[in-house]
Amino acid sequence: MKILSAGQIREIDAKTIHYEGISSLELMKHAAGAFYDWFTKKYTDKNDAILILSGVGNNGGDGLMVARLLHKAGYRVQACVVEYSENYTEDCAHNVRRVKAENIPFKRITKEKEIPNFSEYDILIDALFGTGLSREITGIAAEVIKKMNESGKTIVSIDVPGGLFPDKKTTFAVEADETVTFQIPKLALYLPDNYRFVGNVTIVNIGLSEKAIAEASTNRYLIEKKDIRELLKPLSKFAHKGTQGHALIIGGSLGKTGTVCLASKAALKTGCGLVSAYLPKCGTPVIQTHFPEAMAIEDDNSAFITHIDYDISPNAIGIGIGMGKREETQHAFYRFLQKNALPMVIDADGLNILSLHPEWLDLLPPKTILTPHPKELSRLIGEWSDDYEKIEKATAFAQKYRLIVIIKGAYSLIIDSDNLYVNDSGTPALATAGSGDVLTGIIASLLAQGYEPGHAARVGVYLHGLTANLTQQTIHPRSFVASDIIDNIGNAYFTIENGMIKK
Ligand SMILES: NC(=O)C1=CN([C@@H]2O[C@H](COP(=O)(O)OP(=O)(O)OC[C@H]3O[C@@H](n4cnc5c(N)ncnc54)[C@H](O)[C@@H]3O)[C@@H](O)[C@H]2O)[C@@H](O)CC1
Ligand SMILES: Nc1ncnc2c1ncn2[C@@H]1O[C@H](COP(=O)(O)OP(=O)(O)O)[C@@H](O)[C@H]1O
Ligand SMILES: [K+]
Repeated sequence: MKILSAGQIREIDAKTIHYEGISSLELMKHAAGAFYDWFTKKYTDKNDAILILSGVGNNGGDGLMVARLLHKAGYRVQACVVEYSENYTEDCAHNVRRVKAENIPFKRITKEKEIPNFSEYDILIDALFGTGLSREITGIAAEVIKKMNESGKTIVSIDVPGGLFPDKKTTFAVEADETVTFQIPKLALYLPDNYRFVGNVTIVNIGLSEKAIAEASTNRYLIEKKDIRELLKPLSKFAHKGTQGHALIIGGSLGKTGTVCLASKAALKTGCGLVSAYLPKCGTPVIQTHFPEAMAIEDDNSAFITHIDYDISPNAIGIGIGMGKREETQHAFYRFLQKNALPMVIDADGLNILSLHPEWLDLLPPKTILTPHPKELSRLIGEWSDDYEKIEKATAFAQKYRLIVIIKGAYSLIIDSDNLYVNDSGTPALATAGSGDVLTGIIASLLAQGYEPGHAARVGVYLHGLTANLTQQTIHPRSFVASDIIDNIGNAYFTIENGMIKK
């Protein structure tokens, strides 16, 4: 799904009105209706006292229309307009008149003492500003937002939290628990710096013109299940282990050989035909006891890797996990990079070693996949002042070395040449030891199966996250462990292929 800028969204709104031959008020009706449907499914108690805080633009118009729908359905609603400007849009002014005509409790707020006492309400709906925000918020709107954020009440934002800039850094905005956004994802909703403003994000369809959306050009996308379904390779009836690819996982050191077990098992469970693990001697009994399907290749050293030599012919490599950064291991890694031309995913200590020797980055085959979490990323590209700068620097880095960079997080970001993909599968259950090792194994497996690296990155990250969504009801997020990801890779494939189990 395309991620678009505020300007592009405005254009799509206008084109929808033109192409579909509907009025802007009708489009607002669709938007308010979509929000209402979502809201009434989630908040079913009609005794909840709901305060709707609208602005004077079309986002405010949405809020007032929502007030009318909720009132009609029997909810206890108080509507307000925070009059930060006298320039009401036509559709907002229309809805103010309708709210009054329908005898819905209504209030204008122009100064601080007119701000209602939020403690009398259960839910605050924020319709103050949407994608039309053009500058920092001051005056009465800022007072209202400050009080909303201090209220401790559940806040639900319409389209975007009031004050959130869709395309640049935000420092002050409504701190919502839920944001229900209209059809087009906005990048700001998925950035870690903005989580305190955005809360959980839900996208609802409002019937924007598909033609208008198709005409908008972008290089930013939110990954959807159907995109991944299209990327999956079919499994041939005549498949045998020799056709399904051979992944080699290289890593481990004394006390950290579990990482290689996890990645190797994840690789096999993701569908490659063979998995070998290269580890120091101490790891062999561990992997052979716990994961007999893998073949083990031993380093000469018992506690850490000192050279990476093998006489097998894998199709792809996953390297770096649990490997440590000892001098001998660094040299072994360097010599390995000098001769390796296979598709590769590098994680953890592999990344840390590269940040100690940035000149080695030139040795990586094009489209090598790096999977840093934010700390590892900062070692590679330096610090950043905000998420936008992080993306800019990571993109420049990825392009310079022709790499694919996966910035891991609650929403992982995949940078592949000019393109940015946002992944929203996954839950906080994944914040558990070994979760990243499993991702390395999944991606190495996909590479070994012949997936183009950009596809392997997207399919891998999506599959990995989906395992957590699928087990939300059966495994408490606190007790979900990395092995649970591995155990559910098959279910994730089922879900993607059949759409049988809803995410
Ligand atoms: N026909 C349409 O264009 C549709 C628009 N929709 C809604 O309309 C929203 C966009 O509406 P608008 O473009 O009217 O703008 P907003 O309602 O987001 O903002 C209101 C107006 O406030 C002014 N403003 C911006 N920043 C300000 C600041 N810091 N202090 C004071 N005033 C400021 C601007 O003139 C802006 O137009 C979307 O987010 C969505 O909720 C939906 O109803 C779908 C249809
Ligand atoms: N809150 C979260 N929501 C969704 N995914 C998450 C969350 N926290 C972590 N993850 C995912 O879990 C994995 C953690 O990887 P990493 O930080 O390398 O962990 P480890 O070093 O323990 O293996 C990443 O793929 C990341 O995207
Ligand atoms: K809003």
